[in-house]
This record gives sequence, C-alpha cells and structure tokens, in this order.
Amino acid sequence: MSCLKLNNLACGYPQHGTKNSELLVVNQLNLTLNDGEIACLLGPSGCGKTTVLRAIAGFHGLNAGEIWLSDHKLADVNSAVPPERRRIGMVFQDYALFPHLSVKDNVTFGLHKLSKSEQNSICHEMLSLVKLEHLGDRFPHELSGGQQQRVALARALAAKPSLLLLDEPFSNLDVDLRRTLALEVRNILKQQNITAIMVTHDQEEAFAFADVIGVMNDGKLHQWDTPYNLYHQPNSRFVASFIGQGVFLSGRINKQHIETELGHVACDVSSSVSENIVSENTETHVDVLVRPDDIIHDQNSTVTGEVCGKIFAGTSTLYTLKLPSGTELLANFPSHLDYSLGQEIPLSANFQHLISYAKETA
Ligand SMILES: Nc1ncnc2c1ncn2[C@@H]1O[C@H](COP(=O)(O)OP(=O)(O)OP(=O)(O)O)[C@@H](O)[C@H]1O
Repeated sequence: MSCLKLNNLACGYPQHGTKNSELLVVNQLNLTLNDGEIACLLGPSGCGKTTVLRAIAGFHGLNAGEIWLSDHKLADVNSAVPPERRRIGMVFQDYALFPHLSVKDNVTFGLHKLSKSEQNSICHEMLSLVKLEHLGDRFPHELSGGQQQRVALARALAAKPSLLLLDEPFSNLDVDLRRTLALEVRNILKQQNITAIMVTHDQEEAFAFADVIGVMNDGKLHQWDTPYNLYHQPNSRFVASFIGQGVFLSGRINKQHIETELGHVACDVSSSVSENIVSENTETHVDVLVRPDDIIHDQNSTVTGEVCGKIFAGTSTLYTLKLPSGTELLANFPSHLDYSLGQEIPLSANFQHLISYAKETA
C-alpha cells in the first residue's frame, strides 16, 4: 500500500527584487513510496532535495501539486496540515538535540501527553533499539557524534511517526562510521516497518541504505528506481553519468552491432539506444556507456590501452587506460593483476547491459 504520494509537486522561493514572483526550484515531481519502504533522494548540490523534504515535513509551501500520506491529503496549493499534525519524524544533519536535556529527556520530549510510566516504557524501548540504554542519564555533549545521531533517531521514532525524514543524517560522521550507522539505521527502520526518505550526497550511502532512490537534477526527478536499475538501466544520459563511474565511448550502429574502438558490440538496436534514436537504415552515431566492470583484460584482443592512472583499493585496482584514439576508459581489475604506468594492456568489452545514447552534437 502506498504511504507517501507526491503528485506534480512544484516549490519555489521568492526572487530577489521582484514582488509576487517565485523561482521554481522543484517542478513536476511525482513519486510514490510504499509502506515500509526506504528511499533516498540523490542529486547534485542545489538540485532541490532538501526543498522536497521540507515540503513533505510542512516547512515549505507548494506552488503546485499535492502531498498525500496514506489516505490523508497533507498539502496542496491552497491548504496545508501544520507540521506538528503530520505524524512525520525528522532527523537532521546536526542532530538538533536539546543540549540542556539528558538523553532520556530528549527522547521523551514529544511525549508529554502520555503518562510518566508510558514515557519511561517508550524511552526504554527506543534506547534499547538504538543500543544506548546505558547512556540515558548523559547529556548530548557527553556523547560521540554517532551516539548523538542514535539519540536523535530514538527521539524521532518515539513519537511513532507514519513517515521518517532524514536530512543528510550521517554527513557529520567519518566515512567508516557513516557506512556502519547507515546500515544499522536501515536495520532498525526495517525491524520497525518505518517508511523513510533520506537526503544524501553520498551514492554509496544511498545504495547501502535505500530500497529505492530518486535521482534529481535541476528540480526534476529523473529516475525513481532500485539502486541496481539506476546503475544498469539508467533512463537518461544524466543518470548514466551521475550514478557510478563510467565513460562514453563513440560508436556507430551497423545493423545489429555497434562498432566501437573496442570492436563490434552486439546489440538489440531498438532497446539499447535510449534517446533520440533514428531509423535503422541510416548510420547512427551513438555514445556507449562503458563502466569500469565492463572492461576485461583479453589476451586475444588486438586493441590495447595504456595504463595512465591506477588507484589501489584493496580487493581491486581502478585503472585509467588510454585507447589509441586518446579516449580514456576506467577499468576495475582484481588487485593481484598489478600493471605499471605506461604498460599496454590488451582489452575488450563485455557488456552485461548495453547502454547507449544518440551522440551529443557539440
Ligand atoms: N531560502 C531560500 N531562498 C532562495 N533560494 C533558496 C532558498 N533555499 C534554497 N534555495 C535555492 O533552491 C535550490 C534548491 O535548494 P535545496 O537546498 O533544496 O537543494 P539541495 O539539493 O538540497 O542542495 P544541497 O545538496 O547543497 O543541500 C538551490 O538553487 C538553492 O540556492
């Protein structure tokens, strides 16, 4: 069952120097999040992620569209349920704990309508959920960043929200802690069947945390999909370039093949060229997306790439390989294959999913 629905959402900010005029920073945005699903909004800085989150929370009005939570309309252009009546919890980047209150008092802050014993029981349940039962009497300044964020999560969940919004919750933490806490929070949310949306800049964090990811650019939602599909079946050139690593290699469609510098690649022309494909009997120039895991070391190949960069990453090494045309590809090889800078490596491509787009004209 759908929990959150955004229909044709548009939001803006007043433009400097003009009265009654707003610049739209989110436009025609549609998405549906099912009960118990965890989503991320991902996109370049300034693309409108936080504005969407603020609109859902009720801190930002709508210029067009509707927001629905289960069967309740939360907002449209003319009306809005106030934030405190939306049953939406929030976790912020800077934890936003009350510094003068103990951990226990922070967690029970929104529960003043309940009896003391109900408050204590929920507080105990929430603190054990985030594994902080032993720190209930401490104050925020006596906790690490990761512990403070756990308290913020416990506080948000104590109010039994219908939806949880997380605004870059892990970005103040170091990289290792970010990854482990993202997974830990995901497990807690799944265990409690909480529907949630997180905003982040960090793709790996989004991949680890979310069931579904919305890739935004310039106020628009380009693709709302699983991490696997975003990587293997990006629906636009923007998503293909933004998600994961990859390089576009020039190609030319010839019947059921695309001719590239790495040889002929078999393809189903109708499904592989996603944008602006022209008729099959004209020569069509395309850009083929080559991911680092598409490139293989192939002793039988006559095409070689010169190693001009390498980044060792433990189990694998990411190489930059220059083809004779000068195009530089990225290739991920197991790290026991240790090539030197300047070495020529015979290469071929092994595409699991061929992604190509009509060639961009300069
Ligand atoms: N109060 C404001 N007044 C005017 N413009 C604003 C205001 N807040 C944000 N904007 C603009 O709206 C656009 C979207 O901002 P938003 O904060 O939603 O982006 P974001 O994707 O969350 O960015 P980041 O990842 O950097 O936090 C940006 O161009 C920003 O400059």
